[in-house]
Amino acid sequence: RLHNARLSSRPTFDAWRGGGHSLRSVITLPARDDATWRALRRLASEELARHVARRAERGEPVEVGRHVFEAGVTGHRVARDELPGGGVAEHRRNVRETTELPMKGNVSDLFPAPTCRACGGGWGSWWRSPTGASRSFSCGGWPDGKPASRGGMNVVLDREEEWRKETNPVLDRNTIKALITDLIVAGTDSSSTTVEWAMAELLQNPVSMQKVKEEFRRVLGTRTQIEESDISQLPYVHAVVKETLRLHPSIPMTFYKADATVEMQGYTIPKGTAIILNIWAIHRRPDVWPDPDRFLPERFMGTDISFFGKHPELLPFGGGRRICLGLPLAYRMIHMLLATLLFHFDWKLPDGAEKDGIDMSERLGIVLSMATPLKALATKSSNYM
Ligand code: HEM
Repeated sequence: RLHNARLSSRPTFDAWRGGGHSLRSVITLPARDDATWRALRRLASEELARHVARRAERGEPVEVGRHVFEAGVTGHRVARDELPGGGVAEHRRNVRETTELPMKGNVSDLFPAPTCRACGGGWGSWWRSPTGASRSFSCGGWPDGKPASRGGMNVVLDREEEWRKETNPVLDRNTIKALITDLIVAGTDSSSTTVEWAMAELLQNPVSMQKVKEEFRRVLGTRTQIEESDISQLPYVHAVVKETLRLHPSIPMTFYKADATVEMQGYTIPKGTAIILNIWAIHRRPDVWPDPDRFLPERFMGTDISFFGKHPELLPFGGGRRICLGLPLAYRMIHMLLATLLFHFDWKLPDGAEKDGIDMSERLGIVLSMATPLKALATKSSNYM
């Protein structure tokens, strides 16, 4: 914590330098003394707060599952066909590509080369760079003018002037486009992957699944709707989410760079050093977590361990000044999505998977997803609406 300010820049992967994205990205801009980074964080979190407040005033729940980007991005619904670059499947493929490529590395990550003045990319960015993703998110996918049809992205363009006045002149159109790209890339796969891992763990741990259902019966009885306000009454569901994020942190590593030379615990960290925080390994430390590889939500029951950056043994959202920008949204979204799936439906594995077990192997990228996507059979539960 003491050195957080000086260790909170980011190294930049060459794969993300194409189109100059990293020069405007809230994920890669240095945190220290950077007006654009500060303005982007403020803009995104204020939009998010405004969205939730609007819903709270109207007494409406935040429908986080159906429109992941609604909050924090535009404040409006973004329908499937309004996604830049096409439909949901292509969008997901692009997000995967963008988050997997940096982990594969470029020659130029090891042997840095000059940045291209025209596009902002390095020489390695055409060696391995997100093609579909950069086309649909960063470079050409969003119009410079306003297209005739009303879409979610138009809302962004509409509010550009207002945002610029409210925040800071550093936020030009390309920077706002970069922010939206970042929120989509950082926020979609990380959240849906967490729900997928939680379902996989519950399906192979029937006792835990049973406890979730018992909690629903006890707290919600025979109701047919689950509201966001119910979530705080479901401590076992909270414990399931914590245990899922402990075992399967959807962002398993985060990267920082030292802005200055720092002395820490007898070590010297020279200025410019790239630092990897291995969240996955911290979450499986046997001296901190008894039986660390076991899915055991009970370990969180009756404790105040949370993932808001105060407990260094549980850091799925990182910590310090670079703590996940989407934490409030992700928090609501994951609990609500998971609870909705489990409340309205009973789940079981298809025959083959029942016999052989679920393939729990991981696919490495910036987002740690399931190597074999989970398939499960749903039947309507007695609480089905
Ligand atoms: C389960 C869901 C999520 C997890 C586990 C997660 C995790 C993380 C982690 C570990 C970091 C790095 C923090 C650090 O370096 O200390 C991060 C950063 C970030 N996250 Fe998330 N995140 C999630 C959802 C979201 C959502 C929904 C959004 C946006 C709507 C989002 C936007 C961001 C952004 C923009 C950053 C970069 C912040 C910066 O560098 O200043 N995340 N997230």
